[in-house]
Amino acid sequence: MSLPTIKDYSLLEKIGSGSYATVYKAFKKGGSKDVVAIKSMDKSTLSKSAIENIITEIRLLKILKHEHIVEMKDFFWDDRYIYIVMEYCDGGDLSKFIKRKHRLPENICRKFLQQLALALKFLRSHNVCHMDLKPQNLLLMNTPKLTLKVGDFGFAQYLANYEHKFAMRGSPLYMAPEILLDHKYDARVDLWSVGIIMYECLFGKAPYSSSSFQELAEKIKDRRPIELPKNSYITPECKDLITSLLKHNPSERITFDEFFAHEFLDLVHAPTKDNYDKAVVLVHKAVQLDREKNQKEAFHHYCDALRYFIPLVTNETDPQRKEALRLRVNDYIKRAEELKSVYADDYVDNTDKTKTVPEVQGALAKKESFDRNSYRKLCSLSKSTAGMCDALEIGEIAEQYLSEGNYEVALEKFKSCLEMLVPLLAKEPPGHRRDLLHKQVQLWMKEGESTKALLGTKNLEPTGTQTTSYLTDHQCTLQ
Ligand SMILES: Nc1ncnc2c1ncn2[C@@H]1O[C@H](COP(=O)(O)OP(=O)(O)OP(=O)(O)O)[C@@H](O)[C@H]1O
Repeated sequence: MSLPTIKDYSLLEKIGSGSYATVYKAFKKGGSKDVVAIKSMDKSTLSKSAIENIITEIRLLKILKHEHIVEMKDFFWDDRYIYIVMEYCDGGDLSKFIKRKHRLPENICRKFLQQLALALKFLRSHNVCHMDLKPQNLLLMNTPKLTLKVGDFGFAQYLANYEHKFAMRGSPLYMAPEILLDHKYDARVDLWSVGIIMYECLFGKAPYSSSSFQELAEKIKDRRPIELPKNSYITPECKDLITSLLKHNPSERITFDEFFAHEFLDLVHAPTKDNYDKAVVLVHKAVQLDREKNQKEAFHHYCDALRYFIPLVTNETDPQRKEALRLRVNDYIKRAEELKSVYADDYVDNTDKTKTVPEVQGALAKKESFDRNSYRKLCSLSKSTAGMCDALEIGEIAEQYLSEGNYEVALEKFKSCLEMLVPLLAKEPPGHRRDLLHKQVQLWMKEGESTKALLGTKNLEPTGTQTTSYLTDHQCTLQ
């Protein structure tokens, strides 16, 4: 298919098209050759309201500059088309990302929600309501690292917190029920859509997925309570957030301030550039206090810094930078542990500050990495053997808990999956599947052991009341 001509730009390919636009990948002729996305809209096919939407989008994108909002670089028009030149997002959109992965682990879901929440916080500070939040409008950048950006402000409008509007806007599957039922709504409609997006991330499809609009409208009209799929496990914080977002009655729904402060998001410690700067300031202060022999204050400063550093380590995708940061953070942990043991006897402050040290250790101790490719291969080979698939899935869940620092549950899950896998391995005849299974069992035993050791270090804490079931019955040797 031939591509149209756009003055000053070389078009590379068509990326996609929506209800009133086509989007192309392009670069500016004679310029830096930076790739951009150009949204082109045929003026002859546009209704009055579509033109209004475009004007809104242009006006908003021009002033809304934020790390998690797709940047508008330019806009212009000719006889037939209006063009918006935007930064190009090389990772597709969130909808395609979820489809490829089927569903997202909680830690990835948290990362995307944090970034979405940062964008929404910024939008709220400008009294802007997006009105059409859905995975297709959340674009992803792969480079330099996986980043989410809110795009498509075609339906957005200025709405102060409790100002009401009456027109129908948005996509039905993600649309807050009050828009459809009462035709009256305020900015909280965006929070409902966030809840639906979160549901789709965690469980692979939107809760009201239907084969026709009629069916969808029925489900919304019935105000059918949204149930989380059975046999799926999410942490209590995650469950609390999703159920608070998905309240049909907007006055029962979580408020923006509560959303931004929610413990699942832990936005305060999100891995942002600002938080990196904060962590560095805190750690410098810790070193200074340490030098001045103010051990207690130094310890607290190390812990505060580590709370910012851990999401930064987890989030870093460049292997070299990750390793450098990991080593640096490891030193701070060691020093914090030493300081803690010096004054542990007098230590009475039982706040969650003390959790930081083992939490960070866990994330860093996980050097032996979970090889997703061989895990997948093993899963595809395991279908013929009863119980193997289920056991592997439990192991994957354990991985997820481990990466989130939920060691107690991770250990329980490692224990259950090994209980099933070790006997299966004993019976497995030699061959490729046995090799893969052997490798997987070995890795999970190691991870189970280090999780166990890590839980042991929690006894360093003055409270020392951790109840843990250990992996003792799995100290078996592998043949
Ligand atoms: N800045 C961008 N970088 C990369 N891809 C983009 C960019 N903007 C849009 N796209 C892609 O182009 C496609 C069309 O986008 P567009 O905003 O026109 O429509 P839509 O959001 O899919 O549909 P609708 O406007 O009907 O809601 C989408 O699939 C999106 O993934």
